[in-house]
Amino acid sequence: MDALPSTSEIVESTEELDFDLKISEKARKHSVPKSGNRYSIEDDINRLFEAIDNRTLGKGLGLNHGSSKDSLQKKAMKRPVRVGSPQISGIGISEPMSLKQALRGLCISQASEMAAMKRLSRPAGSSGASEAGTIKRLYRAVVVEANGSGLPLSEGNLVEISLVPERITSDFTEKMCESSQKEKAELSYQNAHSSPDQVVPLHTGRSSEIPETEVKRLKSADSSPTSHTTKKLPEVDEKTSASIQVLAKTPVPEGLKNHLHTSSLLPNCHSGIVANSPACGSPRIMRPILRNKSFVKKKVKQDSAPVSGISNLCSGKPNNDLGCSTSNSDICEYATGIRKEERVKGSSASSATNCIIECNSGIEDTSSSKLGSNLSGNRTKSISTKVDERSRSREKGEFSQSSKSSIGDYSSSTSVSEDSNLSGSSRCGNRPHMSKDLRWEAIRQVQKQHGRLGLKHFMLIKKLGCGDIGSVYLAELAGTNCLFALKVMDNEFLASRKKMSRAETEREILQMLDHPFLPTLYAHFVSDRFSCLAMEYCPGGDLHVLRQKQPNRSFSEQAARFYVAEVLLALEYLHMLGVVYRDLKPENILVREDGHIMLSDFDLSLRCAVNPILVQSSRPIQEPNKKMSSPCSEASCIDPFCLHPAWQVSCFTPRLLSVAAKSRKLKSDLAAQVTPLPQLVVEPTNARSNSFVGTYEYLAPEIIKGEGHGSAVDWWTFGIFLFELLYGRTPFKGSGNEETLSNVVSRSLKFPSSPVVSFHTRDLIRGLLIKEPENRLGSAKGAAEIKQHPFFEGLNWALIRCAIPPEMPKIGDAGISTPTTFPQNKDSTKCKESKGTEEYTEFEMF
Ligand SMILES: Nc1ncnc2c1ncn2[C@@H]1O[C@H](COP(=O)(O)OP(=O)(O)OP(=O)(O)O)[C@@H](O)[C@H]1O
Repeated sequence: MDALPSTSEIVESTEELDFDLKISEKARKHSVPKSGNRYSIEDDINRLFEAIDNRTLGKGLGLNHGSSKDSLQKKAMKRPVRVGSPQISGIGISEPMSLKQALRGLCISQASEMAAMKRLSRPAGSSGASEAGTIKRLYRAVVVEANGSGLPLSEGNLVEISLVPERITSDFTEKMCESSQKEKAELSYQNAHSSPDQVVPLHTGRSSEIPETEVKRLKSADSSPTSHTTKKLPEVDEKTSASIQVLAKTPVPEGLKNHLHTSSLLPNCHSGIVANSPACGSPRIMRPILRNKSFVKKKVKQDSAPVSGISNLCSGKPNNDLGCSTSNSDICEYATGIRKEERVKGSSASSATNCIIECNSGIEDTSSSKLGSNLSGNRTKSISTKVDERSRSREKGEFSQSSKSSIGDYSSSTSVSEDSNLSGSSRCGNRPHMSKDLRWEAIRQVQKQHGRLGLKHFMLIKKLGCGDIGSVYLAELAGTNCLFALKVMDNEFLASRKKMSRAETEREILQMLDHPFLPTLYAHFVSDRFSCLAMEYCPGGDLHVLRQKQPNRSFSEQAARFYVAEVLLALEYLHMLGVVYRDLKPENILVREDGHIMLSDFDLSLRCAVNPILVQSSRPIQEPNKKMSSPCSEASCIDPFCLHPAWQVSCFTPRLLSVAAKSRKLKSDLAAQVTPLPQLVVEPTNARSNSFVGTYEYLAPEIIKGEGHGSAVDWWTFGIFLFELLYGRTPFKGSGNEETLSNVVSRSLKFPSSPVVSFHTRDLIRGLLIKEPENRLGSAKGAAEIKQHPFFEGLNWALIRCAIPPEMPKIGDAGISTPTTFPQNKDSTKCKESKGTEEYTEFEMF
């Protein structure tokens, strides 16, 4: 029985099923063994092949009914490509083979499996298999899985792996779905699209996509900026179900375990893990969000009563629960602060006065259509704008503000009727890096004493700033000497502006975080009137202010490298949790007391699915273009590998490594080049949103064009951020917002001639500012890809938080950064006396 090559394929052809069955039946009848004979696998195979051969031969001879040509063509299309001659089958071998060979191979592999099972069932030690051997086999299994999927093991092949037992998955799903039901009316999830050509899902876990409403958008970048057609601004679901797909047996890296653990403790479906069940996601309306990055400088009155030591404010009055100090009057500005945008609504947003553009639901159609025409004339002018003045601590005596506003109105609001003290201390156990922090205990004590935490337990010291959804105060937990950044949001305001969901998004994300470069949320509580977040206080101001203090208003390459490296780690962590940050800019990067950074402000972030994938690379890891240079004494050296003596960062490997360590490193580098290990990528690379969200100068082209965006937008903003730190301005800034948008979409990147920036730095920026997101550095493998860029050569990522920062903020006695501005409410004298009967009495004044 010589099976013709073309007849031995298994073809999915339902049309011929009946015929096949008949033939098979016939063949079976013909091949019924004579009595007394026993069936063997070999016999079965032969019979089966006879049947198939009969069928195909029949077709070939024109005995088949219908047109055999068509069906053969069809078969040819469906069948795997065959190259070369058939050969012996084996698991993991993708070469073509005859069915008979395949079945024989299967028998062989089954036999070897059985033998392996037997070996495994032997007492330990008898097999002689080492642990290393087991690991090797596991590794091979993963690789075989990849290959068995039909994809060659080449660069870019992705294998989705399982992390935790399925049993746990279902538990989580159940719990999360249960809690998500409560929010069903508000929440929705966005499906993350998978790319079958790149990812081989061993387990799929993404929730189904919520259809997005049609949106008007700016036209494709390919066309002239002046010919963009009008597209409607999107009204889309912002949250996507997080679905780190979980299944058993694959070892989980320690760090990842923590991330997953953190995620898994989230209270609802969109909390970063497993939301596969349709029950977990119900659509939530999300309005388009647009921010403008601008800065309005406003003189503020110096605080007549200088802020003395925090301890002075609380010492001697430990039982002052109401904490109505002079600072309480400042909170009166809270309402006026966030309502300033109303006063300036309609103001034109010029690039000189950085404004915030906000398109709320009420003006959505108008704004979107006008936005659509933005690049073809006066497109952005048509967007309903709100210039939002913000209070932000700035340089000496001046209160420089960064205006950022956004459209994030949700169709429903939450009404809260009583204080609910949540999250805080009960969660400290989930935050290993801050678990020793005294503030947890302080909160616990207050809770123990008073039942629950409320505003009355905080003494407001000064207003730190005012955002789009609330104001942030430096506050002391009365009687504890513990400082917090207390974000206070007016529930009514949030509801009326449909910003409740943005506030929720921020809270949910903050609840997940446990990272040195991200804020810790100690507690959140809600009253009839206010929602409050008690966060870690960051006393060093923000990077925008710090940059302005630098010579030429820009950072050196070394300093920039430090800041962007820390930001990169923060973004990487966020992506692992299924959070696309979307609003990176120097204003959102706060400087800690120790000079390290803290990424803040998550109300515009996108929650999405993240599936860990294993990327198999057949190529050796790319060798850096340039070797590390030896330390250089030139103060003006711009070589990023140069470790200038003044730049004493102990965590940068070249300085730390001994000769032996260096040789070890070299060996491991070489080994990595020979046999690169598969790389675990936990990035929401497939997340998609159509929201128009961000800050003008930082908007990625795909956001402007409305093509749908994912985590790659963070790498675009990362490029803009690095550019701004180095050159003191953003690369596509135009004379107005519309020009800025047009530049982002169509103008090529140009580097200013001054200051001189090294090749590697410019190369990194170039890679990050590739306009097509799919080609952008980081879009496939996320932060890991960026970390490998020569710009970061020599950086010890694991120890960067031990590095000495380029600059230490000047902190006053009380831990308050100097210069201290203390915005006094003019009407502070009118503040009512706190009655002390209600937790939030002091806030009734406005
Ligand atoms: N943990 C913190 N420590 C110190 N200052 C903070 C902290 N969090 C926020 N701030 C300051 O408070 C101000 C308001 O912050 P907030 O996050 O509410 O608004 P925003 O960043 O201006 O943007 P958004 O409109 O998205 O709310 C910011 O200018 C920031 O500098």
